[in-house]
Amino acid sequence: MGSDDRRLEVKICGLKTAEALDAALDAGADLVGFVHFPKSPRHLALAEAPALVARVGGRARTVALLVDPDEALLAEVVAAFSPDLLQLHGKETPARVAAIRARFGREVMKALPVASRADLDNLPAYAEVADRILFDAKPDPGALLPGGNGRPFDWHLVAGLDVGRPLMLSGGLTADNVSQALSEVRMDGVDVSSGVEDAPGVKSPAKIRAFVAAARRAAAGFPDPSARAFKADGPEDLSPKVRAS
Ligand SMILES: O=C(O)c1ccccc1N[C@@H]1O[C@H](COP(=O)(O)O)[C@@H](O)[C@H]1O
Repeated sequence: MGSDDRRLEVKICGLKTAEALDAALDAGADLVGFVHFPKSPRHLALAEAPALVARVGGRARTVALLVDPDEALLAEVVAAFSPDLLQLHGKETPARVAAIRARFGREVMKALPVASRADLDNLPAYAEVADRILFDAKPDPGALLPGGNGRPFDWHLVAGLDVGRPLMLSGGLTADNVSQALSEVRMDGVDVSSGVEDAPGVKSPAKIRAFVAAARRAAAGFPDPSARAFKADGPEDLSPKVRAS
């Protein structure tokens, strides 16, 4: 990252083609996400990952999205394309998040499903062990996917939170609603997948460009989009900053 470490971070997730990835990079996405979860229409096979991720060439930070991964899968993913961040989008406990972070030496972003205030009860515990937190809509019981469902949630549930970690918003964001979302909740970043697609798993370069532009415009309207300035240059020692309040 450059010197502007206070700006809103934009993540485009679920990239699996060169065309879509290039669109995200050219649009100026800060983070590009690759889903390795076979049930997802955005699943990227590890055999294809190295060539695709090589296109990033340092223009953005790379994120591997995994759901309750075991050690073997984590090792395979890290060996395949050395992601900068691991996004854990399953039911990983705080202890599991801490163990993964310690073992693999990558920044960890823990996704928390939100439908009610009670879903935030564990936020302080996760903030103690994760480098950043991502809020997503809680899926219906029995849903095929734990995320990537293109569903928003009540953003006010996550308004005004400060747990000493960067916070990102996701869940049903689009170029049309990201400005509204950021006017209601000040976040360090936004993350989108379905909202920049023409069909599940089929990214639209035009929608990617529109989303990044809309997020940037919205952030420009709020010169200090977050009171939580943060740097995104790699894992840091979390212990001195831990505040569980
Ligand atoms: O995108 C997926 O297929 C996916 C699968 C399993 C877990 C998470 C997934 N996506 C992530 O979910 C959020 C919200 O996505 P959307 O914009 O509502 O589609 C985002 O972080 C995706 O990366």
